[in-house]
Amino acid sequence: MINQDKIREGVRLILEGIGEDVNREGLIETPDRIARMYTEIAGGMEEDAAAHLNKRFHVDSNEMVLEKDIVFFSTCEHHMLPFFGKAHIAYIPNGEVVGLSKIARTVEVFARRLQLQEQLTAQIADAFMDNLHPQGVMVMIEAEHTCMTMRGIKKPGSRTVTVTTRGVFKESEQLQNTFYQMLRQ
Ligand SMILES: Nc1nc2c(ncn2[C@@H]2O[C@H](COP(=O)(O)OP(=O)(O)OP(=O)(O)O)[C@@H](O)[C@H]2O)c(=O)[nH]1
Ligand SMILES: [Zn+2]
Repeated sequence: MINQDKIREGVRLILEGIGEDVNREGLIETPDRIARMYTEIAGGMEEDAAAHLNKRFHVDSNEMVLEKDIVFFSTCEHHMLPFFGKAHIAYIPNGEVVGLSKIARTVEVFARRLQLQEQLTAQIADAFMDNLHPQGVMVMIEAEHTCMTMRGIKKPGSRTVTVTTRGVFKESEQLQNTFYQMLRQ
């Protein structure tokens, strides 16, 4: 459970730490706003991807399904700054598919947590394998990390690309190439 009292207390301490007046008009509601914001951006911790992937539809042909350009916002666990971009998810069914919106909902479950991009990529792939049991899944995420662009090394425009494969995608270069070709279309 997200503890809003602790978040409010923590935000007040940060404001004091940077020398702010926590009682000035513009800041008086900020601890409360941030507590509410975290129930949204860390809300995935209280969700289970299974809830979205457990409603399935029978299909006769097991052709590849690709949902691409799923925009997401997540938060990096090292600096608690946003990273954001697009996720692309392909799977080869094993007699069953999920509703298309559930693919994006699965991304949200894992993006709305403190994350590493590599871990986000792997968790999405594992959720598909564990719940939908497809023949294979491939996930690619392209993202900009604001901890790299607005602070530290300050390299605006640099993007991090992560890819993971499970099942038949792991062994088949041909399937991986099909995924990359479909992304370009
Ligand atoms: N692998 C990985 N690294 C990340 C991710 N998000 C942020 N990072 C990196 O986490 C690292 C943390 O490095 P540290 O040296 O502990 O922290 P820091 O002193 O703030 O590092 P700098 O960003 O280089 O200033 C940095 O290199 C970030 O670029 C991510 O999703 N995956
Ligand atoms: Zn970071």
